Amino acid sequence: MPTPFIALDKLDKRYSDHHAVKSIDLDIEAGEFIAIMGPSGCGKSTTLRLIAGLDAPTGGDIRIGGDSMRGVPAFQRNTPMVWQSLALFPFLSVVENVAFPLRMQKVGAARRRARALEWLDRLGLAGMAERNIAQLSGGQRQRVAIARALVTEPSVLLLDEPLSALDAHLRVRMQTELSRLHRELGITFVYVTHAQSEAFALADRIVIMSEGRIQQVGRPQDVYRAPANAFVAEFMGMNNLVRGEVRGGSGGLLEIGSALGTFQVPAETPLPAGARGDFVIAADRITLARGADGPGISGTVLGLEFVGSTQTVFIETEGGAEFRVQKQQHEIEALDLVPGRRVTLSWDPRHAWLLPQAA
Ligand SMILES: Nc1ncnc2c1ncn2[C@@H]1O[C@H](COP(=O)(O)OP(=O)(O)OP(=O)(O)O)[C@@H](O)[C@H]1O
Repeated sequence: MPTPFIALDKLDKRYSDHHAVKSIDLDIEAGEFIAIMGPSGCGKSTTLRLIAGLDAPTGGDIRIGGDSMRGVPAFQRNTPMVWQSLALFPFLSVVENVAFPLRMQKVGAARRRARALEWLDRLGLAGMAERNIAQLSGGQRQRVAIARALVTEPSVLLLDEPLSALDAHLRVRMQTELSRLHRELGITFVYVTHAQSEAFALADRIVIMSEGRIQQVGRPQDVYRAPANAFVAEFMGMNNLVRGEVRGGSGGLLEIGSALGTFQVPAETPLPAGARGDFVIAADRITLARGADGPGISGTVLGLEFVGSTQTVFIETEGGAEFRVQKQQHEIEALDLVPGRRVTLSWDPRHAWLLPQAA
């Protein structure tokens, strides 16, 4: 990787009663779109606030463009942030809101108005400049907040759950808008989100955090298909985790014994018999057959849940394990998958992913 544009180096943050960020390292390239994900309280927003300079680290450093940010106040970093709550000023007009950061930089009135109008135009808000914030829709306010963040022409934009207050339709439109802006501006976006769909749609790489530590960094499809550990596998939601032990193996495949039976999984390196052999199989890689007497694991359909154009089928195996399987509507109908139906699960061993051994 070339010299990172943003480098988090053993970055650490302790509050009086909580260790929120635990010595994390992360390199972000110039122009990258990075999404930080993880359960509530894992330290995502704290990490973003540390980059912005809104909070001071208790250890480690942040470098932006090669320069240490130690002691550099937020207003000198030019790392604006967009929040879910937007934090727009209700007593200022739309154009005054957008021009506000330039006022802080002592840019002259005519010039800051001209630049604010330019950004409003760029975000599809031409003609709304003199309105009050209260006269705008949720999506329009979101655009004002983004225009205000970009008016100083930063090389980094920080976004903390910016779309979570919007309805589903608007969220998707704003995703497209953010994606377009990122492409056009070529600047670095660091985006905190709960929503896997947003991270997958937008990010070049995603960072998964848990309890103040980074668990995995990678392209969305790689984190999904090849989780680094059980936490990531379970966090990604559409994986099934099977805990097992290596029994033996040959030809790049390992034999794994588990409470559900014996399975083969591909292995990059051979592991000795007796080693941990936990593996995942993604929900969309599982084949279902009607009846419980075919080759594979037999189970019973517990229920179904819609996820867009597909459905997730929840299955309990005879051994008491729960599996989730993703199927298209027509497959659900062909198999008549209703609660209580007996089914057999199977998959191609090449699609199983052996979790790397903890060091
Ligand atoms: N000012 C503070 N003082 C004390 N503890 C704090 C402070 N700010 C955050 N924390 C704690 O640090 C931890 C991480 O908080 P953070 O806001 O980074 O989480 P998050 O991953 O962004 O969560 P969420 O998704 O809920 O916003 C939490 O346990 C939180 O309670």
